[in-house]
Amino acid sequence: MKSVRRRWPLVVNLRHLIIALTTSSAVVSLLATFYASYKVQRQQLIAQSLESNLAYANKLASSTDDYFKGVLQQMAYAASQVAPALNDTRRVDAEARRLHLQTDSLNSVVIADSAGRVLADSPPQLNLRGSLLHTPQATQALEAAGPRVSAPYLAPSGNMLVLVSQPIVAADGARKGVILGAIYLRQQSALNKLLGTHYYHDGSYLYVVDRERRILYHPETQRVGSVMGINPAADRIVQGVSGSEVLVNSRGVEMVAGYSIVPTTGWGIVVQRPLSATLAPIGALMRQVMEWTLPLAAVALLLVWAFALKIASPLHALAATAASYRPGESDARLRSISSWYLEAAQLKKAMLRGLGVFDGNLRRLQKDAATDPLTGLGNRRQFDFSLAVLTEGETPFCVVLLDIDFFKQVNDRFGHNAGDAHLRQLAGLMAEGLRPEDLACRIGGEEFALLLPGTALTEAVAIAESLRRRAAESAAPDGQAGTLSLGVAEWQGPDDDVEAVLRTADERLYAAKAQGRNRVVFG
Ligand SMILES: Nc1nc2c(ncn2[C@@H]2O[C@H](COP(=O)(O)OP(=O)(O)OP(=O)(O)O)[C@@H](O)[C@H]2O)c(=O)[nH]1
Repeated sequence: MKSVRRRWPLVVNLRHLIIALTTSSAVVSLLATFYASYKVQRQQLIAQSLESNLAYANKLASSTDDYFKGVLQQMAYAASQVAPALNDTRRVDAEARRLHLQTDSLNSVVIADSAGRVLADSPPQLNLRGSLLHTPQATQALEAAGPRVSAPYLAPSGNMLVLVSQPIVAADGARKGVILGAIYLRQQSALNKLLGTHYYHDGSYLYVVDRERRILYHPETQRVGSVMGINPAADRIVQGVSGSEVLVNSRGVEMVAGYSIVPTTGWGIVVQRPLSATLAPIGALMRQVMEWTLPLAAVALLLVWAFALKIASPLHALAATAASYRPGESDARLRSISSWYLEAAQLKKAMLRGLGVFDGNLRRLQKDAATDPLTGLGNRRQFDFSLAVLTEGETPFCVVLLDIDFFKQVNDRFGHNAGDAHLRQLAGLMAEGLRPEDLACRIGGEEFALLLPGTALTEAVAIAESLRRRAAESAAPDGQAGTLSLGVAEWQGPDDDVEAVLRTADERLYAAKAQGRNRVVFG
């Protein structure tokens, strides 16, 4: 198969190039602006969310800390009240009830002696009075030297709770017993209220874990008491570190999280918001950026276009002039081009210079192509061309054909150069007194013609006669009088055959020769 070599269009139009370049650069810079703006907005939204979540977590950690300090303080006061009167059943009972009911800090209260026997409980439905404390958490509280908050556990009553305890110590420092307060984690409690009121509703939530990753508070209450799965925030809390970060939670959702440690308990409060909710406003922000940027970008693009086209305009005009050369017109067109910057001006100047040389050469060539080199008269080509112009323009004319008499003898006797000088002298005689519209030509060796547009036959005969006389009277360079024989014919319009008219003029020229030469024949 014959392979076809494709020629790629390497030459492109400057205006198209400018439009393509400016448009593409505007689109690219617009996209870059949008992308940069998107990145900045995204970072800002995430940074704001991290900051506000950490602030929330810190605030809640501080409130929770205050809550526990308050509870422990209340219990310390109660312990100081019952320490000297543990045998006074009514008093111990009243103190347990007061501690339980005065605030809603504790869901239940138990007061036990140093042997772990329950002396009083509130609410009475607990029905623990007289029984021995037996759960590990209660036993640990009984043995603890100071106030204590237990890890969460499932009590025999079925409640998930943490146990807050305060030892009862006599004035002499003797250990007399313990006050226990229970905070139910899955039911209404002051702690739940404290944490729950800060819950907000765009998919954001908070949860609380202890140092063993056990969940103490969670909006999904069934998760309370379970151990937190893989979660970087829980890892930080285990390490006792507060902070904020974007993380993937135990359910695989990207979250913007802030976490803070409660000093009293070592618990960690984690406030987190889905990344998708954090970034939700970005669409509106980007639309706003677009609304502000697009009109400005369009104006900038139009200005760049206009300026680039203004730069291209002289080059375009110069190229168009160069592509369509018209003799005589191109120069004026070139001069009319406003070349308002240096490079275009230099190009225009160079083109004008080139065009000047080209026009001069062309004129010279045209002249040479239509001129007889020996005599400077029009040549055969010029004669034929002028005949065609006259007949096409239907301009009546007369033609005079003439021939030097016995010219061969001149050459033979005086040489070819003398013959040439004779021919040049005749040319001079022919050109004398011609009107601008008349044409004198050398159409053969020593054959000449006059074309006389808009001239009647009688007038043409007079012109021919004048020429004959002047030739006969002038002394040729060889010293001889070079007489002429002339034949005149008239073309009156399109009805006349131009070839027949020329033949007639030629026949009349030969008739002049035949009649003895040195004469004009016209009829
Ligand atoms: N010097 C010179 N002679 C030329 C040129 N062209 C033609 N001739 C000569 O012109 C002469 C023409 O001669 P002919 O046409 O035979 O006749 P004639 O001698 O002019 O005689 P008649 O025309 O009958 O009067 C020839 O000798 C040509 O060589 C030219 O350019 N220069």
